Order: sequence, then C-alpha cells, then structure tokens
Amino acid sequence: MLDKAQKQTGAGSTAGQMLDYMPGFGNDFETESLPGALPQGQNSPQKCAYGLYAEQLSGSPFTAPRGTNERSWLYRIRPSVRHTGRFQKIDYPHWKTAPHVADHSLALGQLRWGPLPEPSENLNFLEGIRTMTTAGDALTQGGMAAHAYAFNADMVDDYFFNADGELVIVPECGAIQVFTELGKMDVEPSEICLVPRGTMFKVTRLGEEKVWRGYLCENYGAKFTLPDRGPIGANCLANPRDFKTPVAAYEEKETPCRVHVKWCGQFHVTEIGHSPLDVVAWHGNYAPYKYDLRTFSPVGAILFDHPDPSIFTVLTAPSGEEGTANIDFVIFPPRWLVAEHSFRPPWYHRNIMSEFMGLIYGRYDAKEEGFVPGGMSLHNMMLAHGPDATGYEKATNSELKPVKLDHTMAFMFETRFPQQLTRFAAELETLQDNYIDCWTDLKKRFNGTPEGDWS
Ligand SMILES: O=C(O)Cc1cc(O)ccc1O
Ligand SMILES: [Fe+2]
Repeated sequence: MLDKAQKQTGAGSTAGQMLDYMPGFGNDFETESLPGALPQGQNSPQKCAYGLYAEQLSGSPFTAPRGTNERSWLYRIRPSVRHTGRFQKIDYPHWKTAPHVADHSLALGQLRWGPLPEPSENLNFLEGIRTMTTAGDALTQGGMAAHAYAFNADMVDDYFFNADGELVIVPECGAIQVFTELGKMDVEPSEICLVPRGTMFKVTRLGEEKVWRGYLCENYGAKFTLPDRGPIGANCLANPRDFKTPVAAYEEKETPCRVHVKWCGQFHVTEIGHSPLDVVAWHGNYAPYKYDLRTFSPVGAILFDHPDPSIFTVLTAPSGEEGTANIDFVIFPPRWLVAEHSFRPPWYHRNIMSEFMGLIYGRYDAKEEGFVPGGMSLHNMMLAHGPDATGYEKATNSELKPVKLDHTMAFMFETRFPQQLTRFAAELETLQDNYIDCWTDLKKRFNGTPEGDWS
C-alpha cells in the first residue's frame, strides 16, 4: 500500500495539522514521504533513490519464527551510524532500571500517590521522567519499569532512543506529539502510543496546558502483542484495525543536535550536526503505533459475578511461561454493570502478579475517593487490596439495576515480577500516608447467624 504519505513531506507538521496513519496491528507496512523513495522489489538497491541510505532495524533476532519476526527497512538521509558520534556519559538520576533495590525506609504496604507535582523548572519529556517502580532485570531482557512523567518544555534539538526496552506512553494531561524515525503520532489523553526498542524519537507539547503529564511503561522483555481472545472469537477487546502506525515523515535540519541513549540502565549522549529523524521512506513490521483506548470493546459479565480483569487486557507482553505475562496492560473503560445478585466492584484480592495502577480520567469503581486522575497506586505481590469501605457499603446496598459506569478510564501495568519501589516514589510528597485507612471501616458483620449484621 503506497498511502497518502505524499502529503507529509519535509519539515514536519505543526500542531493542529491532522497526521496520517496506517491501520492495523503488526502489519507489514510501506510508506514514503517523497514519491519513489521506497525501492520496489528489493531492499538494498546499489544506489537508492534521492541518494538515500538503506538501513535495517531489527526488533527480533533474524531467525525468530515468522509470528514474532519483526524488522523494518529505513531509507534515510544519513545512516544511523552517522547519527551518533563519540558518546559521553550523562546522568538522568530519576530514571532507574531493574535490578534496582533502592535504599529507602518505607516499609511494605499498599501504596497510593497523588499526581506528580508540576515541575518548578523547565523540563522536557526526557528530563521529566520519574521512575516509580522497577521489576525483573533489564540485562536479561525480562521485567519492566513503571514511570510517571511531568514536563513543560519541548525536545527541540534533543533526541532519544531506549535500547533497554519498548515504551508505552500513557498521557493523562496534555496531548503530545511523538516524532519518531518512522513518523509522527499525535497522542492525547485516552490514547496511548508505543515506541519500539531502539527507535529514535522526540516529544513535543500540543495545545495549551500548565503541565503535560502521564505514565510510561518500559518493557524490558518480549514485545507487547494482542492477547488471544479464546472463546470470545474474532472480535471485540482491542481490534487490530484501531492500532495506527504513522506514515513516513522526516526533518531535514543541519544544526547542532544531541542524541541521548539509555543502554543497560546507563545514559549516554552524543552531539551531531543534524537531525537523526531523517527517514524519508520505510517498509516493514517493526514500527511505532498509537491506540485510542475508547475504541476498546469490552466483553464482561452479562448475568452475575465479577470476572477477572484480564478480560480488559489491551496488550500483553509474554514472559515465555504460558499465561504468565511479563506485563499486561489492562484498562477499566466505561461499561455497563448489569450483574444480578452480585457484588459488582472488584473483589477483595491477593495476587501473585503485582499491580501498578493509574487513572486517566474520572473515578475508579473500587475507590470512592483518593485515587485521582494522574494519581498512582501499587498493590504489590501478595498484598491484599480491594474496594474501600465506602465502596463496599454502596455495592452491598445499592439496587442492582443496569448502571452505566461512565466517564472513567483507569489502567493497570500488571507484571509477574514484584515491583521494587524507587527512593523517589518512597519519598514523593504526594504519597498518601493514610491510604490504608480506606479499609478501616470494613467492620465485622459476622454474628453467627446466616443473615449477618448489616446494621
Ligand atoms: O483494582 C484492582 O486491584 C484491579 C482489579 C480489578 C478488578 O476488576 C479485579 C481484580 C483486580 O485486581
Ligand atoms: Fe487487584
């Protein structure tokens, strides 16, 4: 498919201009921002059109089975090897990488935070990332990190790639433009995007806000994919056509630029004299994408009881052990609650998997108050949690007519690994010291009679 990409040339779109995307999950895409830039019938012509360089970006081993084999061919103004000079070490002290057991004095517990405070200085996306938890081991390519971000400045001549894993960006406040080597994505709250491991990009602000804020899941392991639907069949949940991959777009800029790299938990920077986002055309299946969470078609309880939240999995990153995800990215979208004679909110729960949650807008049905948009909670491996006392009270007494749970979008990064808290998270001023008090009023109702004490 040679797409509408011709519209999308040179110097990049300005905010407000609609970008073009190609639909589908894991498709083999092709796109060119200048006519004839993409070679036909071969990957490596002796001379590429427009004097471009051909370069392969491999997201899987060459020999991975077809189902998981991912690579793209990039046709660019300079090869990437000219987009990095001699590296120097640089510090991003707030971005931590597993294994990382922080030195802090916070004891084990169910934890909840308010949103990150607004930055008191100018910070771009990269400088605004704050690691909350890490899990597993980036060096053996398993596990993840949960980050929050808050920034108020653009990456202009600063570019970044993460060799340690792919990044899922979940904006909560403020739309952003993610300009990657393979094209541009405008991403607003309720949408997410994924930047594959090793892909160069920069993030700029869209619209007027005081702060651009959200969450970030760094996946050190096997790539996120769509979960199997089993007996649900061929439709619903996250449908492949709702994933949007950007068309080719490039920047031709011969000015001083910096490329920042995260590699095995350490950061390096190199100065170059041009933009590294210079891919004029590309084809392949290793590519960024965005997804609108509002297009998720939930399937749920239509008679009684509360199903496991795995029914709301948007993307899953397998760990090699069947059914045991390195990470599940799960959402709690607007939906109808119709279950009869049932306790409708999430049940009380202890879990071998560990649950990091955030809220994009609205209110979450297990928490009547305290869990606010931009906030975070951590229910770590085997730590009990569930609805707060007010939620329990309501759920056990309310009339069970159909109710639309509307205007709500919470999400969870759930991992098989215990999540280690960073010192930043342990000492964050928005940590709610009284979180566990939300369960204090769950009183004893057992009185030895089958009716119980509901007074
Ligand atoms: O709020 C949570 O803890 C997440 C969650 C939601 C749900 O519907 C069932 C189980 C579960 O862990
Ligand atoms: Fe849970």
